[in-house]
This record gives sequence, C-alpha cells and structure tokens, in this order.
Amino acid sequence: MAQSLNFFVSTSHSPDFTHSYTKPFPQNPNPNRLFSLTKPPKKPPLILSASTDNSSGFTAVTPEYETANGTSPVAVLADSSPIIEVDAVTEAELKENGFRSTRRTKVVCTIGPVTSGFEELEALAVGGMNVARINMCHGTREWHKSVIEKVRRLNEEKGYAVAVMMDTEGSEIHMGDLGGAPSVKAEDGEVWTFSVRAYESLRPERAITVNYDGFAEDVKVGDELLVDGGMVRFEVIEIDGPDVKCLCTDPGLLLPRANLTFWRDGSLVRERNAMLPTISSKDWLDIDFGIAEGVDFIAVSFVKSAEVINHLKSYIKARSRDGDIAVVAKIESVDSLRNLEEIIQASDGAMVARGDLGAQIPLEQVPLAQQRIVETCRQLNKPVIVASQLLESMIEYPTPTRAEVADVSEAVRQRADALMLSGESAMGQFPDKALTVLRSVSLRIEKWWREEKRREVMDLPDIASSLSDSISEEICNSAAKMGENSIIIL
Ligand SMILES: Nc1ncnc2c1ncn2[C@@H]1O[C@H](COP(=O)(O)OP(=O)(O)OP(=O)(O)O)[C@@H](O)[C@H]1O
Ligand SMILES: CC(=O)C(=O)O
Ligand SMILES: [K+]
Ligand SMILES: [Mg+2]
Repeated sequence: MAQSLNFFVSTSHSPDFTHSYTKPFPQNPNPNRLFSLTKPPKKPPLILSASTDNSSGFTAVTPEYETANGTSPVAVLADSSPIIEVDAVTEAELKENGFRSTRRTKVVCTIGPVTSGFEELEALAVGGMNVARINMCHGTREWHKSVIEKVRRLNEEKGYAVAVMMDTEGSEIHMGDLGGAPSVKAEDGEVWTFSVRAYESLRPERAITVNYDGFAEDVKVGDELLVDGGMVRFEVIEIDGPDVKCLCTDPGLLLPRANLTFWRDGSLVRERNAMLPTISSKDWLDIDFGIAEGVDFIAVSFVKSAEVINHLKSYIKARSRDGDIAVVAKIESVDSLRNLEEIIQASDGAMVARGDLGAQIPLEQVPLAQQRIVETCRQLNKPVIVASQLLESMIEYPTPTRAEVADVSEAVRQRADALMLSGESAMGQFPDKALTVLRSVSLRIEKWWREEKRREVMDLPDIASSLSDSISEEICNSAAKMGENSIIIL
C-alpha cells in the first residue's frame, strides 16, 4: 500500500505521468516541469490524513485542512508507513477532485488594490494561487512590503505555500501616473499633450507625462502613438519643445503608467530609447528591496540579452542570504525574441508577456511567438509562464468569453507551466472567479492529456539476452504498463 502511494506521489510531479523506469518521454523533456514553479513552504502546510478504508490504497484526503505547526508537508499514512512529501493541494481542488487530481499548471496572480487585503489574499490562496506577483510599476514600496508580509503570514499561520514574484518596472517608454486617477478616457478627435515635463502639482487636463527624456526629440509629426499596444491610438500633430501634441484617432481608457510605443510607416520606432538600460536605477533599488524582503522570484521586464540576466544573477548571489531568488526573463520585446534561446538558457524561467509583446510585434504574430517561447522552454528544461489578457473580460464580467477559455486551454495544451492573471486579479471585479476558471480549465486539459497518453503505445526496449533476463524484463515491462494505466485511471 505504501508502495503504491509512493508511486503515485512521485509520479504526480512529473509532467508526463510515466515513471522513471520507462524511456524518457520524448514529448516533454522537462522532468521538473510545473513543480519547479512551486516553492516549498517555509513553514509547511497541511497534514493530509489517510484512511485505510480506501480500497485503491491511496490517501483519502479530508477536504478540510488541518494546520500543522512546524511539521513538514506530509501525507500521513494510517498504517505508519514512511512519511512522504507531496505537492501542496489547494482547498478548492481537494473539494473538487480529491487528492488524486493535483493540478500541474500553476497560477500566478497579480496583486493589486482589490486583492491586497489579508482576507482577499487568503481567498486567492484557497482558490489555488501558487505565486503572488507584485508589479513594481504600480504602488509604493510600503504597499508591496505589506503585501509580501501578508503572504508570508498566510503561509506561516495558515499553512499555504504561496511564493512571491517581484516584477520590475523596466525602462521602456511609459506614461506617468494620472494624478491618482485609476483611468482617464480619451475620446475620438481630442488633442492630448504628451510631455517630458514633470507636472509640479495639478496635472493639466488632457496632459500626460512621459518618462523618457528623449521622447519629444525622437518623435516626428505624423507618427502614430500607441498606448498599451493599441488600446488607445494617437497621431502626432505638433511638437512644441517638451510637449508633443497628439490627436486621438482610436478612443479608449488610459491607465496609469501605460506603455507607449511610436510607429512610423508601419514600423516600430526605436531611436535612442533602444539604448535605455533593461534594469533602470529605480529597478536596482526595487531589486535591493526584493532581496531584503526575500522574494522567491524576480521577473525582469524588457530583457534584451542574456547578459543582463547573468549580471542580475551574480548580483543576487552576492547579496541574498541564501542566494535562491530565481530570475524569470520576461519576453516582451523584439530584442528578446531575437536572443530567445540564450536568454532562456541564462534564466531560471521565462514569461510570455503578451501585453507588451503585442505592442512590439504585429498582433497576429503573438500566438506563434508564444508557441515558440513555450517550446523553447520545454526543450531547455525551464518553467514558462503565459501571461496577459487570458481572461481580460473578467475584469468586468463574471464569466469569460469562449475565446478566452480557448486561449487558456491552448496555453495548457502547449504545456505551459503556469498561467498568470493581471488586471483580472489586481483591479477586476471577479478575481476569485477568474482564478476558478484558470483552475478548472487547467484540470480539464490536463485530464485530456492523460487520456491522450493512454492511447499511446508504450515502447519498451528489448534488452534481455538470456531466458532468465527476458523473464525479468517481462515482469518489469508488465509492472511499467500497470503503473502507467493505474496512473491514468487516477
Ligand atoms: N499595485 C498596484 N496598484 C494599483 N494598480 C495595480 C497594481 N498592480 C496592478 N495594477 C493594475 O492592474 C493592471 C494590470 O496589471 P499588470 O501588472 O498586468 O500591469 P501593466 O501595467 O499592464 O504592466 P506590465 O507590462 O508590467 O504587466 C494595471 O494596469 C493597473 O491598473
Ligand atoms: C506581463 C507583462 O509585462 C506584459 O504582458 O507586458
Ligand atoms: K512590470
Ligand atoms: Mg509588460
């Protein structure tokens, strides 16, 4: 009985549901996939209590958590079999599926104003959040510090295993904040001023600060200015010293610190801003903050080359107490696609940051870029997060569009390790519902993968050269096939 549990537990972490006896599974070369994005809890979580009346021999888990003070995350076997470490299962999953259906696709939730309270964070943890992301583009360091503290408290007091990811601001061109307003509407035909001036106190109406000093010198009359990759569009009509006057040609909502790109004759213009450092001086201060707070991951925005990743990794190694902060390269620029393999090789993981990526390459190329990034990560054995607009409509509505569900399914089908919520969990009306959609779609597609796998013929090599060896080999082959099937039945 203990043996079969052991078998189940150990295989549940491997992506392809086959155990190590079989030949390496060619479709997925990453043995640590998924699991590598889960941080072991500092103070471990729950006791999964087993019952012997379960005829399958696997742990029957009570949906209610028991908080373990100071113990390891364990499955406790009633028959005093050895203690075995298991991946943390969320309360929601336990209720839905029991222990047998541990989700492999992890979920990263961006924390924002609607989810920064302890209770809201706990609701996300209950719903299956594996990683809480704080975006240094927004909020103050005190705000981020309090979020990190609350996540740590959840882990320590309530037994969750939520990791913290800090996402750097990066130094691409973006708008300033909107004097505290959550958003401002730009209407068709309005003239707005984008200026490199920092407005002292009150921001004049229809005026926006731009963070990049060379902005007014680099743009030309006739250029197209895209906010957030085209959510709002302007045409440059006049340049007057530090002020660039623009006509709104495609109305929409301007959000604080939204990304800006400018286009000339259908191509992205990359003048001197291409020389901006990937990690700005503000980012270095944020990184120091992240190291001091002991975040688990640092996601680097607008990575251009492997060099910056190597630099950051040695910086962390020299400063962090245990040097174990993982560095995730955000793939969101033309340069990062150009140097994709070397960047991923240098990093501990990657993020397909489709928001900004879609502002830098034509939108119709984003799905192919996603596929290439995920495949490259699979080949190089690195975890990969698919991010941005997965369930964008759920910022406002309680159910996703069918197209969004198809998009989430496709990411799981591609074997992304994790999915990320952005505005849906940071400032949307239905963060918990959005998380439920990611969880249930992931579980469904993972089940489909198992069913697909079952149809596959197991190709076991003939290696025995004597009669006694072939008897052993047959026994081993049968055990492997039985193991394969029993895992699939689960
Ligand atoms: N800490 C925060 N405080 C206030 N609003 C936030 C915060 N974090 C996120 N948001 C809101 O949620 C939206 C989506 O968050 P997200 O982290 O994806 O940021 P983003 O600005 O789109 O940029 P990035 O390219 O860095 O992801 C933001 O535009 C912002 O309105
Ligand atoms: C996540 C992020 O940075 C993006 O999609 O641009
Ligand atoms: K960011
Ligand atoms: Mg981005």
